Amino acid sequence: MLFHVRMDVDIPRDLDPEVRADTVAREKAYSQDLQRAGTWPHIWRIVGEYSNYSIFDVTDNDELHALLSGLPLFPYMTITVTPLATHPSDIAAG
Ligand SMILES: O=C(O)C[C@H]1C=CC(=O)O1
Repeated sequence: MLFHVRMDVDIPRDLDPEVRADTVAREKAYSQDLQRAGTWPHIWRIVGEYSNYSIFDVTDNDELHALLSGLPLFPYMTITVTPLATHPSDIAAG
């Protein structure tokens, strides 16, 4: 199942800089592991914002929830999930 996910990041300004750097580094590693596995096939920065648009390819809602809630930056994110269905005019879908 494909999901479009928007992540808006808002890290508190008073967060310890070392904690911030460690959390961002762990987030990058977590994300890149899922990208290599094909579970997180697309990630795009939204221009001018500390936000991204991503596509997740997972088995079901529960898997997506587990992955998103495991993000190291999860406590500092607002996440918006949109389930995707095949468009009837999509030539790639046949
Ligand atoms: O920077 C972001 O958009 C937040 C987050 C998502 C992946 C990652 O490495 O950081």
